[in-house]
Amino acid sequence: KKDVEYGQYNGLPRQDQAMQKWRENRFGQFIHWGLYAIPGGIWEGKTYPYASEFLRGSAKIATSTWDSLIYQFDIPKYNPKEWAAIAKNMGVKYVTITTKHHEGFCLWPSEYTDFDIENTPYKKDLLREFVDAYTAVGIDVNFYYSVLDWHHPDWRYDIKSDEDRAAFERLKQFTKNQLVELVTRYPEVKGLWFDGTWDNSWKKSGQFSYELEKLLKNKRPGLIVNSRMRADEHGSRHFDSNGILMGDYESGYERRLPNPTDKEVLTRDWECCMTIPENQWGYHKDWSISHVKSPLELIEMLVQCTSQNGNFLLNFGPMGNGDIRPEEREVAKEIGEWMKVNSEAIYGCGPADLEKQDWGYYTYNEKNGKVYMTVFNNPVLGKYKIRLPKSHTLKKASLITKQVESLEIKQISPTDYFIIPDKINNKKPFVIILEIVDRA
Ligand SMILES: C[C@@H]1N[C@@H](C#Cc2ccccc2)[C@H](O)[C@@H]1O
Repeated sequence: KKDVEYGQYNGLPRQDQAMQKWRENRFGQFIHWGLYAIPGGIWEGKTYPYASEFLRGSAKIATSTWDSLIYQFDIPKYNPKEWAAIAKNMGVKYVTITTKHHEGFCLWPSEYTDFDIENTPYKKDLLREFVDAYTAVGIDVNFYYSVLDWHHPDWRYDIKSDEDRAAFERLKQFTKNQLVELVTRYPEVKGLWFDGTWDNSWKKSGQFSYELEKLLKNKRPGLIVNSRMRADEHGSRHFDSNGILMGDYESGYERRLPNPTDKEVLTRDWECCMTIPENQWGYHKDWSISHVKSPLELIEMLVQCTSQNGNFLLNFGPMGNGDIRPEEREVAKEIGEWMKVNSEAIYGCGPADLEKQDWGYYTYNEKNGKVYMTVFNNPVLGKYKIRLPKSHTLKKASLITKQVESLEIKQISPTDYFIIPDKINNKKPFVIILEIVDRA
């Protein structure tokens, strides 16, 4: 074991009300919005296929040129109440918005920089309007904040000289000031989603990130922080040098999910953040350059995350004028239609202690004792197999849409059962509720 003074300090998994709500929420909306939404992946007529929020680097644009995009950020179509209505209809219970991405542009009027919304044609505090609109419809608000700041003159990728050290000390003070500002100006905020913490300069700031997490949680009791914020004093990220998770949940699943039968992730809280295209967080004008995930693909990811004790954070990249693109509106509508019928299998649910079958995923709600099976794959066999421990028996199976009717069950061994699907419309993912009882 290594000596770790600046690693994990609060017992996990957290069982306080704020964390239980975070866990029960299960489904969230990520929003990436900044100056990068204006060019939308295209610069001087050339389309750059890499993530649009990295266009500044992809197109080798001078910082001064990039930063002058601030004068075009007038967002005539920005309508946070409509954004919140779209999110509510999709069925998300929380939202995480980029208050400042790597470019350093702040969506709120910060007293610590002029590179913020106050110096755009829009001028107003769009973050306050956003927080009010989402809070009004009962969606919890979290803030994404990038420590990496390409605009700030004191950012350093590594600390190799006294000058680096002095500069990065100023950057850390700036970071602390902005974060205290955010949790103070917007006390409704439930959590902070840190990013841009992969460089050596931050890996060498373990004590600072430890003390910053403590400071912010003192300012905002109940605040939830992702593991990506942290490094310990040995430079170990997400997990300290003894393998203990830091922050309050693991946030390493970016555009990927664990193996569906991975049992290790069940031991902790975690969240997967996901793009609709293959790799675009900010708005990109041309979505034809990569695969765009269908609502069904995204619904399956949401169900898989829930089945393995994880949250699913689906990303939207609003346009430079503040509108939501038609493709994202369509995704939100179709996922919302599915959630209206089946969200009982998601909200407040987690893993069921049952052997995964090929037809899909089990989720379990410990408050009502119900097991939900969400079917994505119809077996050629034509029947859905369930395997229970010998100590239990399958008492009833019913469609979530017709819970009074029992489906036909056939026990084929001490542990195995078939559910016969003659009353099942299996053209779309559907949910069967299982009542399983202890034989004792
Ligand atoms: C949540 C996601 N993390 C950010 C990133 C990244 C990245 C991607 C490749 C190499 C290094 C860093 C993306 O811009 C988005 O904000």
